[in-house]
Amino acid sequence: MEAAPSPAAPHEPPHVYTANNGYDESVNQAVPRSLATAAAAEGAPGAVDEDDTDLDDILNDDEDYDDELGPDGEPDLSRNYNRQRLLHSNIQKPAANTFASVDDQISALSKHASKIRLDDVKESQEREKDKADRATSDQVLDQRTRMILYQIINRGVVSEVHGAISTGKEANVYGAVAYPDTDGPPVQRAIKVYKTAILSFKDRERYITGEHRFKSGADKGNSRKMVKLWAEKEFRNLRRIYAAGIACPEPIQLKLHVLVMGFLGDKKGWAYPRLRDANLPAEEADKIWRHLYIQLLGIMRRMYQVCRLVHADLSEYNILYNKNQLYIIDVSQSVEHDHPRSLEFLRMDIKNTGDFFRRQGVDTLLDRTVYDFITSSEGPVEEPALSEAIEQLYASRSAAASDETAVAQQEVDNEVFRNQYIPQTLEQVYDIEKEAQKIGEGEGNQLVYRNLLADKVVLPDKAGEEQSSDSQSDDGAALDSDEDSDVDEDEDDESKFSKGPPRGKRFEDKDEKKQRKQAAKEAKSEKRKEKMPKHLKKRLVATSSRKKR
Ligand SMILES: Nc1ncnc2c1ncn2[C@@H]1O[C@H](COP(=O)(O)OP(=O)(O)OP(=O)(O)O)[C@@H](O)[C@H]1O
Ligand SMILES: [Mg+2]
Repeated sequence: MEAAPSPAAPHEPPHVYTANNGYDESVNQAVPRSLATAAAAEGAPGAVDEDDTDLDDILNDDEDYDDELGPDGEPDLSRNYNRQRLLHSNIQKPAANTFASVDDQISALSKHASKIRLDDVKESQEREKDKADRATSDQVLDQRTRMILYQIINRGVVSEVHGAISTGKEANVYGAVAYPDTDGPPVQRAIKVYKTAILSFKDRERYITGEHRFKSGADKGNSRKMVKLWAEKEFRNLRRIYAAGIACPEPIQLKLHVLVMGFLGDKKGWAYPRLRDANLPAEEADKIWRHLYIQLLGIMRRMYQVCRLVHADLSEYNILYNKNQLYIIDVSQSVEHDHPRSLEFLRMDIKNTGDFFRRQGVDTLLDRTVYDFITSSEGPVEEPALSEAIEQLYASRSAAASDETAVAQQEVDNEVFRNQYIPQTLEQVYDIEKEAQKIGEGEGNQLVYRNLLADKVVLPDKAGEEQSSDSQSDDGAALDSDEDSDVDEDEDDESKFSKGPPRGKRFEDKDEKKQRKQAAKEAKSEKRKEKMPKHLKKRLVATSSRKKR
């Protein structure tokens, strides 16, 4: 029997976080995790349940990923124009290509077979022993993946593919090298190959559901499509992050479930360590950890404000480290900032990274403070202003922050924040008027989602006449003689002459007046129910439920 549920229970996220496995849907999980893992472990990259021989989509060059966006993620008009021109021109494709049979193409590409040397593994990438062992069996490539790699080699994107840098549940990452045509030095690349073992992808659905970039949704019946979608998502997200100048692998090419990216490592092909494995010089460690913590908060804010993304699996496992610099990787599950659960994911990212840095002895900021820093629409989005803003947050913390009670209080605050319900849009706000009023009265700081509301709520003093009569009633100024003083007076109106000359004495007059006052009273109580004008509220809700980029 479980312990009594906490008051926050209904709001607790329905998933748990496992390091390097992302967020596990621990409730209502369709496939038991053990089963999913077992099935996935059996699967070679790109293999398992599909017909290996169907190679049309690989050989067909037109199927290449193209979202018609430029490298910055915005529509690339000139490129699209040129493509259209080509489509409508009479230029024919080379006849040789048109008539080449699938077999011919395969045998032509197969000449590159010797350039894939998966046994060429860099030892001691500081991986755990069992992972290294598994690597050998996991490195068997299925025919589809092999053909894609041949094609990538054929185009000169890479010249050789080497052993795995990492073998995981959902993807293997291989080292590769491109020898440039000219005399330049060889360039290292990384190739991430997603596995099409469908089971391991099932619990990823929550990242796609609600993601407007994937409106057509994931076709759960087709694992190949699913995996292609994940690779595509990673590619797109990488492009956006890379374009924003955040340190991450350069997205280079995508073909179905195979993604070629820049290599994060040295010239010899040694990958940078994960942050978890970073080896900092002991004498400077404290200083560097703090510097990295601040750097990461800046990256998270920039990612949110500029890329409009939440990483959603951020931890010491998905950050690489080299020379005081952090590199963000593994962004296939990253979601748009207006994804229904993005703020929940953001809060988890803050917790996981904060926990890690605390373990390194860094004096971290409150989760809540970090959350506000990242989501606030006001403030810098570039270094060095980002770091300066964070230093200011430290400075403005109460001076007593280091004593024991303050530390305990900090833990309590973090715990409360982690269990708080975070509405994502104003539609989810329980009582909009009440919350808007709080902001108006300067209590907005208490709201976890104040940054969602802040720029949209019309403060009472700026509001139109409709609201001003209400908001002024508190301080007694500018009372409307008939409306605001009538709460308990209507039986005795003759005595209230101080406000004006006596009005008509005739019986009908009195009746009339009573009616008028009654109507006014009703109107007023109606108005109270709707402090915020409907049209305003409507607009408010509409803008927050789908913030345009
Ligand atoms: N561009 C890169 N350059 C160098 N190393 C990389 C690069 N991308 C990934 N790696 C290495 O591969 C590892 C796994 O990459 P990533 O985190 O993207 O895969 P993953 O989705 O976590 O795979 P899985 O969940 O199946 O383990 C990383 O920890 C990192 O060591
Ligand atoms: Mg990872």
